[in-house]
Amino acid sequence: MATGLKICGLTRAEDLRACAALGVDAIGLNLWPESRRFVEPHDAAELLAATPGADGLVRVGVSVDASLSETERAIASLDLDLLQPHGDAPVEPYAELAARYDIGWVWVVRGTPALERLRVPEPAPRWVLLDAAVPGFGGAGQRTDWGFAAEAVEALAPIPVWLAGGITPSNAAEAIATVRPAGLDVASGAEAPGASAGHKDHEAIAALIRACRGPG
Ligand SMILES: O=C(O)c1ccccc1NCC(=O)[C@H](O)[C@H](O)COP(=O)(O)O
Repeated sequence: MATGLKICGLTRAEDLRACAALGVDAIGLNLWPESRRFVEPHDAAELLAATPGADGLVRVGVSVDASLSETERAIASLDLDLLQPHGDAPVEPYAELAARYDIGWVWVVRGTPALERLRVPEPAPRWVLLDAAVPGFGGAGQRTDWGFAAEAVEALAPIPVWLAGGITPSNAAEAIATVRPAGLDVASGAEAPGASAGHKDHEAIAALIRACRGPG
């Protein structure tokens, strides 16, 4: 079965166009001002509106402990499909806000908490994202524990579980074979080494798509 692909932290129209043309499933817009991939909601709205093909991509708003009013504005101005609250704040208020706007949300699990104690919040997320526990919350290109991730996929079924953290074109196929996630979520591994401001490498995105779609 094909594995989904989300490319996270887009900031440029050419990268959005490449994602649409290459068949990426979802894109993340980083709304946290401290991220090097931050995009002002106003600029992101212009970017999306001016990019042919961007309509077909699932739009995920990534935030870190944003206020609910900011989040509400972002949902409306960016026509978001999913919220991805990625910080330390309790997720329930964002989940309820998403439900009120009739959109979904992504539950981020950072690191390797005890699986038997994980309780999926209500309203239920569209998917669970397993990410590395890193300073700066995410986007550091650091792997999480794939053994834990494989167990989480089983334990959380039937909720889809996506894998993030240090996925690159070189390890994506191995990550899929080992963890069997519903999707991969990639920020650093879709960028040229040393790229600033979230600029993406289109060859890397094409290679990630090949890994996600498999040999068939
Ligand atoms: O990407 C960021 O800069 C970021 C900052 C703060 C919170 C979340 C962030 N990214 C969220 C993502 O979904 C990334 O794709 C995920 O953390 C994996 O990143 P990477 O290891 O760089 O592929």
